[in-house]
Formats: sequence, C-alpha cells, structure tokens
Amino acid sequence: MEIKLVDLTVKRNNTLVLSNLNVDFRGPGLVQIIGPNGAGKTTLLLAILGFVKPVKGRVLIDNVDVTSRPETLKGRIGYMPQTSELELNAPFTVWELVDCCFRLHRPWPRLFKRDSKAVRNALLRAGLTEELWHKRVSELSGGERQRVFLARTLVADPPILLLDEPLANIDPQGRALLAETLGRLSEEKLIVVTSHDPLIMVKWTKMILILNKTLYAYGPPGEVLVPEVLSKFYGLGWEWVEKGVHIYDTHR
Ligand SMILES: Nc1ncnc2c1ncn2[C@@H]1O[C@H](COP(=O)(O)OP(=O)(O)OP(=O)(O)O)[C@@H](O)[C@H]1O
Repeated sequence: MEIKLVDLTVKRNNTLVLSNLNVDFRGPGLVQIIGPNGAGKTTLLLAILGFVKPVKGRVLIDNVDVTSRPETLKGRIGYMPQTSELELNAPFTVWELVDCCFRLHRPWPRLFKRDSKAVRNALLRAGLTEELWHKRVSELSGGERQRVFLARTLVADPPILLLDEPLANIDPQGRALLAETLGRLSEEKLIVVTSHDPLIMVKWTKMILILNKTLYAYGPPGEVLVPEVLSKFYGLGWEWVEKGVHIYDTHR
C-alpha cells in the first residue's frame, strides 16, 4: 500500500497551494500531515482523492496513476472529512449510518444487500461497543461520534485511510483513546492523518509531512519535530513541552 505524489502542484482560487510536492507514503504505518491553518493539508487529501484537480503532477496509488480519477479509488481508500463539514444532527442511529455506507459500496441492486458482519466488524474495530449501536448519532459525545465516522470509513475494509483531523474537537480522554485505536489500525493499514497536535500520535508515527503551502519537509518524527524545522514552518507558534508531557486543550 503506497501513495506516491510526483511533482504535485495544486492551485485554489488561482493561488498556488502546493508546489512540486514529491513524497511517498508507504504502509502499513501512520503518516501525519501537519502545518499551520491554511497550509494545504485538506487540499492535499482532496488532491489525492481526485476531488481537487492538480495543475501539474501525478498521484499514484500502488503504482496506478489515479490523478483526478476518484472513481478508481472505490474500495482502496476510506476518507473521513473534518467533522465540522458533516451534518451531525441527521436522524440516524450508529448502526444505520455505518450500514447505509456499506451498502453504497456494493454493486447494484445495492440497497438490498446487507452484511451485518461487515458493519459489526467496522463498529468494533472503531472501538464502539454494542450498547451504542442503536443510539442516535446526535446523542453521542464528540469522541464517540468521531468513532462512528471512523467505522464508516472502515466498513468496506480499504487498505488506505485518509483522515482529516480525526482528533479535533474531542475531550482529552476521548482523544487519547481514539489515537490508540488509530495506532492499532496502522499496524495493518496505511493511515494518513492531518493534525495540529503531532505529539499525541507520535509513538505510532512512521513519517511526518510538514507543510506550509509551497514549502514542505518530510521525514521521520525525529527529523521533523526539531527546532530548526518547526521554526521554519510555524515561526514562533510552537514550544517544547517538558519531557514530552503535554496538556491537551480541547480546541484545535
Ligand atoms: N473550497 C475552496 N476554494 C478555494 N480555496 C480554498 C478552498 N478551500 C481552501 N481553500 C484555500 O486553500 C488554502 C489551503 O486550505 P486548506 O483547507 O487545504 O488548509 P489546511 O491546512 O487544511 O487548513 P486548516 O488547518 O485550517 O484546516 C487556503 O488558502 C484556503 O483559503
């Protein structure tokens, strides 16, 4: 499982956001994409998925050129957008939301195809216990909800997951538990997550891509999370935390 970006160059509103990006994400393992607000993290995920068309360059998934062809990615990549972009008050139960997504992955007549085993597995792998399955999504905590959206990306069992700020807007306990779940999943899948808080998942992280629009650096955490690199990308907007201890706030 591999995502290879070759000279990837993307504009939004006629402004260059990514320029000649050349990186290789290899799985299984966890890759973090970090960078300040507006750095281009979501844009990069959308370009990989083919929803934003690059002005130059290519996206290869397992050596197949998928540039601007989202239809080729079915079953290969699961995508979880930022929760803030989703309708959270829809009248669905946890089970219904994941089941309905599973059926959308099936060939016609998909509405009649059910596979409760796939739904159960996805819910359990996302860390959702049975007593939550028939609750309405709108009644859940932020962390539980995030797990439902994770289950939705897992239901077709894709080898690659792209997760846009999966740990944002959840309480510290929920965040640590979800980080653990993602760490475990990264033992068998390629998981690419955008984040504003690289430390919480650092122990599972193989590589970090640090972005600030056309500027980027890519390497293992020990090479990227160092003062020279952080200052270049964040200016003064970062600080060392004593002995790796970090108090997480709830807003990212
Ligand atoms: N739909 C859009 N149309 C035009 N420009 C956009 C659109 N979405 C984002 N942009 C611009 O693209 C640039 C990169 O934005 P993007 O959302 O990819 O950054 P990000 O790193 O994900 O930010 P954040 O950490 O705040 O989520 C920004 O300048 C932004 O204004």
